[in-house]
Amino acid sequence: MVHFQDLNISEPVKQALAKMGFEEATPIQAEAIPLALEGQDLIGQAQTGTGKTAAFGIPMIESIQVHANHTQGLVVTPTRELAIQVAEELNRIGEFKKVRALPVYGGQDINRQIKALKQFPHIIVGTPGRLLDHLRRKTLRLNHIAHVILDEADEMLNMGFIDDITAILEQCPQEKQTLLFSATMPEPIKTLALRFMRQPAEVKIRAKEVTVPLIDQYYLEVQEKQKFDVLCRLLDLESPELAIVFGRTKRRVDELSEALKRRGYLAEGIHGDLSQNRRDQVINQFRSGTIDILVATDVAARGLDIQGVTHVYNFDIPQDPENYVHRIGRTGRAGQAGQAVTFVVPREIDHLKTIERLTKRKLEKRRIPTINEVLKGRQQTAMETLLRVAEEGDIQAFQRMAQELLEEQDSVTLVAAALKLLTKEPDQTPVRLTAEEPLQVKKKKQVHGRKKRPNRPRYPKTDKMRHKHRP
Ligand SMILES: Nc1ncnc2c1ncn2[C@@H]1O[C@H](COP(=O)(O)OP(=O)(O)OP(=O)(O)O)[C@@H](O)[C@H]1O
Ligand SMILES: [Mg+2]
Repeated sequence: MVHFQDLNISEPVKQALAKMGFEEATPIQAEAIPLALEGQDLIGQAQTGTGKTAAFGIPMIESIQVHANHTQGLVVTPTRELAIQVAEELNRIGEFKKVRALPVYGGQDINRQIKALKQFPHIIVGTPGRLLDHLRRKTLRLNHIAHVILDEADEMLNMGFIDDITAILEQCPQEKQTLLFSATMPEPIKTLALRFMRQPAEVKIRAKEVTVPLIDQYYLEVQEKQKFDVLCRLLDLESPELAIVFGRTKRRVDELSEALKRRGYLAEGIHGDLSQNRRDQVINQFRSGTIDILVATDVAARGLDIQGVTHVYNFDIPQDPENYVHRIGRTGRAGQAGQAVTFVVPREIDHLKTIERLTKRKLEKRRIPTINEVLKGRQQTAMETLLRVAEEGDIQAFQRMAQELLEEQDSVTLVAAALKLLTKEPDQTPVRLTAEEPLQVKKKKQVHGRKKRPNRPRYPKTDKMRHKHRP
């Protein structure tokens, strides 16, 4: 075990880590931090939820010269929510050193961003589209960047982002440190990365499996038409604290979240077509537990760190096997246990095999729970709820009423009635979901197989730029 005290870290940063409750370094942190502090380029691969953010964040913050009046560090992330989250973690780590990190992403008022950029934050955490936008407007200069990090590096170097990343890197000085981090790193992407890195060290935590052992993974074979009712049964049976349900398309996410709401669940959807305000609102509701089911496209698959996510449901099996690893990695973080359930329609069984080959792990098959089992589950939940409320207290106001009731009826009858009321009846409200076609298995694995770019406003590139930035 490596304690942060044993690493060559300055007092203010140690103090911040203590405040964050970090004592021991995770394996990726123990290996990556000393190398990164030496200025080494790195490719870091470690399982989801094992602290990669601090693994690059600590050395980056250590190397910042606080009094220099220019931006020295750049972190690029694939989604806006991740940019916000990473900037927050960097600000926590840098609190006592007084390092400031600014998130810069699409959908946020650009004038406000321009104003914030003029204050020269030490670190900028941004999504590629908005970073390029600022570069074109000349409201951002990268000529003093000494450290670049690509978080979710394999995603950033995939087809949808590679041109943007190349364009951004070209604006940075030649002399700089480049760090790549992800839970997955397909070989061809690594080869591509070597072109713009200086003899990077590879830090790969040799876990037996790509996925986290604390995540209990299983699959159910279902017909497309059954999926929704099966999902409701599982939710009722397991009463997740927080759950993420992944759907394949934006329409799917809209329909699913609507359908769940109709059946009385506290669910909201998130995908790239929603306004940034809406996206922020939904994520905040989910983080605070105002809603307990987040329905999402792959926009929420990578990097998001939300405490209390106990269940991940792949309502539709993911297209990219890598994204399976990332999706289920939203649970089982920082030593917590989690459960991941994948729905597979019969024609997608081969797709499941592809995922199993990547994760080097066979998924356990479960059968669809019966109505009876669900009912038992609901009764169990009702009992637990009643007990919890009784133990947590704050029920003085009801005690007099309870006394009155006990004069009318015996206690067992009354508790039974309370349980009956608390036991959620099966909700059969009809819902309508448009059927999704089963996924076609690709014969050859396409590494650059990303078809769709993340949804964001595009600025037409001139031909000149396009050629200039081709690697
Ligand atoms: N040394 C540590 N001690 C305790 N908690 C930690 C430590 N390092 C990180 N954490 C916590 O663990 C959680 C997961 O960290 P983080 O988000 O960096 O994981 P990750 O490896 O980037 O995962 P992903 O691949 O999903 O992006 C966070 O809540 C973080 O605060
Ligand atoms: Mg991460």
